[in-house]
Amino acid sequence: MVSIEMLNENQKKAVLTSSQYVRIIAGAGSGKTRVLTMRIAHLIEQCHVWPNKILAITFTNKAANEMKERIRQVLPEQGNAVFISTIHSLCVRILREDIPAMGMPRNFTVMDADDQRSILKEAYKEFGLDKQTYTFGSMLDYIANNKAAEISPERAYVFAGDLRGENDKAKVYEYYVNRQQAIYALDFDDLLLYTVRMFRQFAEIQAKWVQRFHYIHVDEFQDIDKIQYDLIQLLAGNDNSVYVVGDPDQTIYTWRGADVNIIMNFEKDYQPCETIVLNENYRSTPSILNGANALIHNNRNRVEKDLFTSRPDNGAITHYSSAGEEYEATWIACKINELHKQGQRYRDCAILYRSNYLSRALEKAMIEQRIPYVIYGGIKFYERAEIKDALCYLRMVCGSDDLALMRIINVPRRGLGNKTMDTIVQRARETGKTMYEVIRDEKVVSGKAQTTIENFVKMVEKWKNLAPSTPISRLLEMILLDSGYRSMLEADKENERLENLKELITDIESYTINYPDSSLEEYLQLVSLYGDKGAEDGGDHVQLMTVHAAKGLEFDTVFVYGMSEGIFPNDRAMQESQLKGLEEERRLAYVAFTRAQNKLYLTESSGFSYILSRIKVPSRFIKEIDPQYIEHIGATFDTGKPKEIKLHSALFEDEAPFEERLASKPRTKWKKGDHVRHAAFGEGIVLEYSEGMLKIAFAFPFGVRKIMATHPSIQKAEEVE
Ligand SMILES: Nc1ncnc2c1ncn2[C@@H]1O[C@H](COP(=O)(O)OP(=O)(O)OP(=O)(O)O)[C@@H](O)[C@H]1O
Repeated sequence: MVSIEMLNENQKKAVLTSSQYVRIIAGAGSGKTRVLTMRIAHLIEQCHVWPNKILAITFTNKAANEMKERIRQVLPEQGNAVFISTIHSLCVRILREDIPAMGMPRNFTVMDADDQRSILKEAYKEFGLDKQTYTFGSMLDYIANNKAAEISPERAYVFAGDLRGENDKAKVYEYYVNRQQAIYALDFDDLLLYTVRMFRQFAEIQAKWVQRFHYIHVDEFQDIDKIQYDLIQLLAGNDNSVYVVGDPDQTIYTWRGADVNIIMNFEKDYQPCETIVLNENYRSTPSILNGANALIHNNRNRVEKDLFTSRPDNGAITHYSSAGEEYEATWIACKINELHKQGQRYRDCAILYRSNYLSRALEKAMIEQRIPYVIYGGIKFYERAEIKDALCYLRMVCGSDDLALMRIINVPRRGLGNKTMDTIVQRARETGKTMYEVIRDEKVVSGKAQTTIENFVKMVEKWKNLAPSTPISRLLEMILLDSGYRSMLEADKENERLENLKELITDIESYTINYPDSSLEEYLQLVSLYGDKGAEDGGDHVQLMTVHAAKGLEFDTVFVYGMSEGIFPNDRAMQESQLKGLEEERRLAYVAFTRAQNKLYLTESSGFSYILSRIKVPSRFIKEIDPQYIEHIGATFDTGKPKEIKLHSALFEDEAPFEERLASKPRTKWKKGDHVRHAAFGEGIVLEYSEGMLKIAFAFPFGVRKIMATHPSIQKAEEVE
């Protein structure tokens, strides 16, 4: 068990301080969770504070559970009485007790995003509105903004005046609020709004809660937003102790309203305030930490706070540059296998990435290399709704099975009701045909529904006719356009889903490059295998997650995948404000790098990106790491130093599309026994060459692979020298 003697001087100060207002600026891995836990234990054991007078607010439920567990370990009896929760759970707790003052019953329902959308759907139906005109996202923003500004639906009508669009929105807002009241439901924003409003309106309720918690602790204070801070201030009253812990360098939620100035100005709001800086990092090796320090130094808007570590080094950060993202992912998978053979558990390895769509190539590589994995806090790529929809559309082109038809015939909404669908199912049963054959061959219903069905069939028949002469990726692009699927997502500003679809097109492109003669059926068969590889939680699995999800976690070995300009830093995040966006991206990279304890790998690949619509180049964040802390392996990197494979320097500079460069690669004469060098699989020997395809034996663990002879990742050994 950890005792106070095991803490460093500043950690001790942070635990023992008797100041009423305390701000802990805690660098990454500097032990803030340990300090918070010890501080709470100290208050109970040494200062004889009643445990139920102590409140600790964490950022996630997971962090709350971890802290509860740690406190229980130190104080098995009293630990349970400390109130440790997220800010939303705290609001639920407060409202369950006092919400009747606001005219709501105690047993109100907490709505999630799906519940919100259901109410909007009802409202749109009621008023004959269209999702294309008012997207759910924009409508929810409109509702949230009105609520935050305390604008009632009645006033929203006044503001709308004669403007028809604004009037429609006010109508939906009124409907939404009325429905919420009818079913006694609060959404996530309401939880904070109601609590803050209630404290402001009813001084006696606020006073009661000020009395409830005398010691308030807030973790991850750098990511707090205005209304959350309002609530903390209301709970603090004049006399309570407020103890906040955070790292301004790890602010990664400003896009969601987090305001780093709150932690910066805390000492002005609460005087006198004691600030303690924890800058000894216990997590990472010197190379990882110094590399991360060098990176974050490039942010102009920050408080200087260089972390140091006394840990022994374990070699430099490794940057691996690859010829294509499939190889980038394969390289990671092979590295993990190698580590596993040396005794490392899978769960000690984490692969972090900037955006969800990037998990696709990684998942594939994990499955191919038989590595168990879990996606932490997310859904596996081939199980995401838009990917399943797109694959079902492709299944309509070959096979047109009933399950595929049922899934997509009304996505986007075509207004075919249950009755029509029942009739089609019934006819299919009677005739022994598939549902698609029924709607293709027969007039099943009448009126508008029949016209819709005929248009749907026409569209599918067009794709079927074009399929034999059209590359699969083009076919999918056409399907997404013709069906209205793409515009549905665009209208809803579903950027992440659109990115996933572009990534699916990338997947198909690379599939057809690797297997030029294979068909759509074969592709669909292959991906159906990827879809259902389930992995239970809690076992020994490699952990895949976005950097945002990795906040607060640590792993022995961390791979940061997709370190290319435009991907990380992310182009979209920098659209609104170049400098602010870039600095937040850099903080995000800092969070990613500082998750690693012993080994950090940064990987990127060249080649054409469909998401970026350009050739990829390595991320500036790789170049910002001081050269003494990083080694570059794999394909070339533009540091001027020659690297293993010269070929890729040409790829970086060459702006021609990937396919053109593939075609223009000079023809090499191949024969059995030739020695080759592959960007990801290393050296190999040609076993067979036929019709443009090479069968090559690579060293373990890659084995025998079939690769297109003109692929840029492959070189004859003598061409490399
Ligand atoms: N005084 C100490 N001596 C030895 N190890 C320590 C000490 N303080 C913290 N650690 C260890 O350092 C690691 C990082 O601590 P912790 O997880 O509390 O960091 P953190 O400040 O919450 O990090 P981050 O903000 O990056 O998520 C943990 O493995 C913890 O056990």
